[in-house]
Amino acid sequence: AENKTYEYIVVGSGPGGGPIAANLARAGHSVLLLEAGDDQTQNVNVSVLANFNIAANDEKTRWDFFVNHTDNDLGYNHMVYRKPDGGFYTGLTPPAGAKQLGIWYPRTGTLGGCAMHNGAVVTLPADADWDYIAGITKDDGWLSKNMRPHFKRMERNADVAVTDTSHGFNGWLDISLGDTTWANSSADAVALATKAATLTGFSPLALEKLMNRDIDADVPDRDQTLGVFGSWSHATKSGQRSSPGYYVRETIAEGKYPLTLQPYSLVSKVLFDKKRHGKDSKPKAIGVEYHRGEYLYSADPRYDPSKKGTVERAYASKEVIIAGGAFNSPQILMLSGIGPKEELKKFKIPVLVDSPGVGQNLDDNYEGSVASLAARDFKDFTNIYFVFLKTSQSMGNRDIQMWCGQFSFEGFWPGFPDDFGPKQYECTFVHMNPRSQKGYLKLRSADPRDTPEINFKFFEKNADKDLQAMLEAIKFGRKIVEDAPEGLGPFKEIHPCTSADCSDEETTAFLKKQVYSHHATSTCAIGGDDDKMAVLDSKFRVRGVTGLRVVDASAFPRVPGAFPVIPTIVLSEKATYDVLSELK
Ligand SMILES: Cc1cc2nc3c(=O)[nH]c(=O)nc-3n(C[C@H](O)[C@H](O)[C@H](O)COP(=O)(O)OP(=O)(O)OC[C@H]3O[C@@H](n4cnc5c(N)ncnc54)[C@H](O)[C@@H]3O)c2cc1C
Repeated sequence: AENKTYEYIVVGSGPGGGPIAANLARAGHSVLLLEAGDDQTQNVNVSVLANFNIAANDEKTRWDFFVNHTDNDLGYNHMVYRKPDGGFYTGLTPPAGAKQLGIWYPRTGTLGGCAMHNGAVVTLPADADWDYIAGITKDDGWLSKNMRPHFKRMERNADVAVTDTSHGFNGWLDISLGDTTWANSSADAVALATKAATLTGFSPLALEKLMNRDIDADVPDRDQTLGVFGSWSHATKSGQRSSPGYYVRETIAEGKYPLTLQPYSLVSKVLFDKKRHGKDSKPKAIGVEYHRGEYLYSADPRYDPSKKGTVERAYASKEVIIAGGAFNSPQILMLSGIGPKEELKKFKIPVLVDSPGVGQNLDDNYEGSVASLAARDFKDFTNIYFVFLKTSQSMGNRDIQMWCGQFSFEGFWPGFPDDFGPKQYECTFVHMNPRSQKGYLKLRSADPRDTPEINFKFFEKNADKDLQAMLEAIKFGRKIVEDAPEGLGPFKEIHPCTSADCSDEETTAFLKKQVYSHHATSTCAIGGDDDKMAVLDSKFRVRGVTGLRVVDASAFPRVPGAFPVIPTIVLSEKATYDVLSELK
C-alpha cells in the first residue's frame, strides 16, 4: 500500500471499521483497510465462541490496557502489578518490588477487533438511545425506526420465523439463540431460573417460552419488557463466532471487490492538505502515516520497545475513516493535531483543530455481580439466561440486564476468570444508562506506540442513583438463590458479602469499590452544532476538517443499551449509508 492512493482508507477492522470497509468495497470503491494486528480468524480460541474467555487472554489477539476507575483505586480486588520477574500479580498484597499498572481493561489488536474475543452477547439498545442522538443532532436518520433497517440489512438471524419483520435473514452477521431446551429438563439450575421468572411476575410454567422470546423484537413495549430471556449471540447455531473479521475475510476471498487489508500497520496520524481553497475551506484529510511491523503497540504483550517498524504513507482520494475503537481513535486524532489545545501543546503536537471533546466524555456501563456456592455440586451444566429488570432508579426504561448461571465472572484481570468449582452460581449484571461517570483519556506522549492515560471517573456525580440501581440488582440476584430446593441450598455468598446478614451499606460500599466495565464508548462523540464538546457531526464527520470521519464506539454520545457490539455494527452500517448517499 505504500504511497498508493485508494478512494477510502479505513483504520481499524473492528465492529466500527470492518463493516464499512467491506461495504464500501462491495459498493465498488477501492478501500485500504489498515489494521494494527493480524488475521486470527482461524484461531480456535477465537472462532469457537465457547472459548471467549481464553480468547480474551490469548496473547495472539489481546491488547492490555491498564486504566483507573477513580482517582484512588486502592482496595480494588483485582488491581494488577508488574512483578520484578516480569509477570503479573493481581490482588491486594503485591510482592516487594512490584509496580502498580492499574486495572486491566482487555481490548484486541486483531482483524475484527473486540468482536473476536467478546462474549458476543446480542441486545439492541433501547429505542430511546437512538432517539437521543436524533434529538441532540436534529438528524432524523438516528431515530430508532430509521436505525432498524441498518440492523436488518446486516443480520442473518437463525431462530426467528423468516416472516418476522423485526429481523434480517440475508445479511453477513449470524445471530442465533443458544440452547434453551434445558429449561424443560431436570437440571438443578432450572429451579433458580424459574425463581427469576416468578420474581419478575411470570408463571413458573412459562420458563421455556420466556427463554425463547425474541430479545430484539421491534415491538412498542420492548424497552419495558422484563423477565427471563435466552442468550442470543453473534454466532452460528453450531457455536462458530460470526464477526466483522469474518465479513472482511469473506469479502476479500470472493475476489471481486477492491478491498485491500494490510495487517501489522499501526496508524500514527492523518495527513492533511492544509492549503486553503477558498475563504471557508478547511484542511482536507488526504491519507495516513503508519508504522509497519509486528506488535508495535505497547499494549501488545509481544511488544518490543526497540522496534519501531518502518514509517509509510498511503493516500485517500475521497476519505479517511478512523475506527480504532474508543481508546485508539481519540489517540489517533490527537496525534494528528485534533484535540484539546492544551493537551496537544504538552507534547508539542501542532494544533490543527482545537477540539476540546476529543478523549473526554468517556462512558461505559457499570457491571457487578453476586456469586454464591450451592450446598452441593450442581448435577447438570446448563446454559446461561438473561433477566431484564427495572429498578427504582430507572430513567424510564428497564435499566439492568443480568445473566445468571453456573459460572464465575467478577471483572477482568490477566488470566481471568476465577473458577469456584461445581457449586458456583452467579448473577452478573450490566447497569444501563449510567449517569455518574465523567471519564477521560489523555495522551501520555507523542509516541504512537504508547497507550493513553485512561480514567473512567466512576461515581463522580449522582453516584447514589447508580449505586441504588445496582444494589437492587444484587438483591434480586440474592433472591434467586434464596429458598433453593433442599439439598442444593442453602447457598453461601462469596461476594459482595460473606456474612449472612450483609447490610445495604456494606453491599453498596462493595459496589462502589469493586464494580468494573468493558463497554467503553464516547471519546469522539457525535453532538449538535452548538455543542463545543461534539467532535463529530451527525454524519460522523470530524468537525473542523473535511474528508475525515470516525466510525466506531467512540462516536456514541453516551453508551448505548447494555451491550455495544451490535449498536456499533449498526452504526457502521449507517455510516456506510451516509457515505454512499453523499456520493449521489
Ligand atoms: C472482553 C470483552 C468482552 C465484550 N463482550 C461483549 C459482548 O458480549 N457484547 C457486546 O455487545 N459487546 C461486548 N464487548 C464490547 C464490544 O466488543 C466493543 O464495544 C466493540 O468491539 C467496539 O468496536 P470498535 O470498532 O469501536 O472497537 P474495537 O473492537 O476495539 O476495534 C478497533 C480495531 O482497531 C484496531 N486499531 C486500533 N488502533 C489502531 C491503529 N492505530 N492503527 C491500526 N489499527 C488500529 C484494533 O486492532 C482493532 O482491531 C466486549 C468487549 C470486551 C473487551
